[in-house]
Amino acid sequence: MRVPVLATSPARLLRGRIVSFLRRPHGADDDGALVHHADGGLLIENGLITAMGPFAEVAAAAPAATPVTDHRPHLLMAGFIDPHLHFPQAQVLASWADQLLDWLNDHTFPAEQKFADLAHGQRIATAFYDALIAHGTTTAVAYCSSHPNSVRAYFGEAEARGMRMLGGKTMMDRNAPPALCDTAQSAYDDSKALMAEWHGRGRALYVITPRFAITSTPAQLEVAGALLAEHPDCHLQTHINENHNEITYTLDLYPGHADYLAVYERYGLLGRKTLLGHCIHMNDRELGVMRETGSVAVFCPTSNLFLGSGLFDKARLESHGVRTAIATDIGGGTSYSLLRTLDEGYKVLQLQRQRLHPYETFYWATRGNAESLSLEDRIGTLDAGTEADIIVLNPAATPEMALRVETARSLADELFILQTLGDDRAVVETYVAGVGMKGHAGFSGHRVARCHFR
Ligand SMILES: O=c1[nH]c(=O)c2nc[nH]c2[nH]1
Ligand SMILES: [Zn+2]
Repeated sequence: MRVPVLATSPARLLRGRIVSFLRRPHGADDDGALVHHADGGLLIENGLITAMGPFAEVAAAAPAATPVTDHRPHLLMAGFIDPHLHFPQAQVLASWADQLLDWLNDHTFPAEQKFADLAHGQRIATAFYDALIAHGTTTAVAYCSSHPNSVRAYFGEAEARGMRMLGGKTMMDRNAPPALCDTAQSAYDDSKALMAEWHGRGRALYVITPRFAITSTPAQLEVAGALLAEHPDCHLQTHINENHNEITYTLDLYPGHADYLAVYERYGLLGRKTLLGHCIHMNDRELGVMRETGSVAVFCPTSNLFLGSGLFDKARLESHGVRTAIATDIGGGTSYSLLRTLDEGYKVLQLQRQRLHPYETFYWATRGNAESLSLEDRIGTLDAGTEADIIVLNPAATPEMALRVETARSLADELFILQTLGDDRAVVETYVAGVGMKGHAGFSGHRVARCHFR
């Protein structure tokens, strides 16, 4: 269903149980880390949250006759943030393969070649954004394919829906089919042109995207570093230390480097806006450099299990002072759902005797991921002044969940039930810039008001 672009976004009030994080929780039941209003209200004006608090107080201060949507007894939370996934892998999901390098060659590279065609990209983009919204993800950071058309399809559909999305053209000039390969020069030129077209347009943010060292020549990594130096306001994303064969191959291609991270270090790719997917097999030197540069390690649990890559050691990384995020990594990952991702992440950490409290996991998927993108002043919380990307979660969404919720004794219990048993069925509504996207029958292609974003 396509609905017309609206000229303005009228004020509205949402009512429900509010949960929003103020900071990272430390251990179990750190109630001071979050705001919880049992009967809470959010005032939304022009796509922004302008007040958050007890419903009676927020309603009393709202403009007269502001319409109210009552979501009680459900939870209102910031939309989930997915800081690592692949837009052109929507049809790679669930492909039977051996580990990373075979999976790339057998399934991923063939699928990505189709994105030279803008119409194909647009068709997949419609389904891709429908899936994000269905699962309560309001911001994501994606690799597009190496074709500029894939970036246009990706940001074009996000713009039509008013979503804050990050992404970029994958740079890759070797060890891939010719139809996917660019050159160092064309990757530079195309990335520059796409940045000029999209970065800061509405809610779009461009991400410099060298796929990984195996598919980039030294000349291309140099170009990626130059792009970052020229555009420090842009993020950069790549992969590292996911799979043992990948690491061996990388060090063969880049002889004389101490380790994998030294390659990215040499070309100036590290920093607080750098997102490094996987970070499973890291040595202590690499962790020290990650900390010094403020680069972010992105944990992708369903992908790491699906591709048999290994176990992300969150405690070790964080004891070295490394910033971490959690993501789906569609299509090596197996679910668009951050709830499913938190559950699998919890299990990966359990295997290493690391156990996260549900406050910590829900913080991670919201404010924590926003902090890893340095965007916590805009997304990831329900604070007044932030963008009105909000999800409505029902901890009793299925008969099994409802039965279990009968015995829940705390908010933490309910969150843990959501994480362990929940999926898109638990996401009652997804608001993007204050507009409910899921409540519309056939919400594909839903178009929203423009609003006042920084
Ligand atoms: O999980 C992954 N997915 C990819 O597409 C990819 N490319 C390089 N390394 C990768 N890892
Ligand atoms: Zn990836």
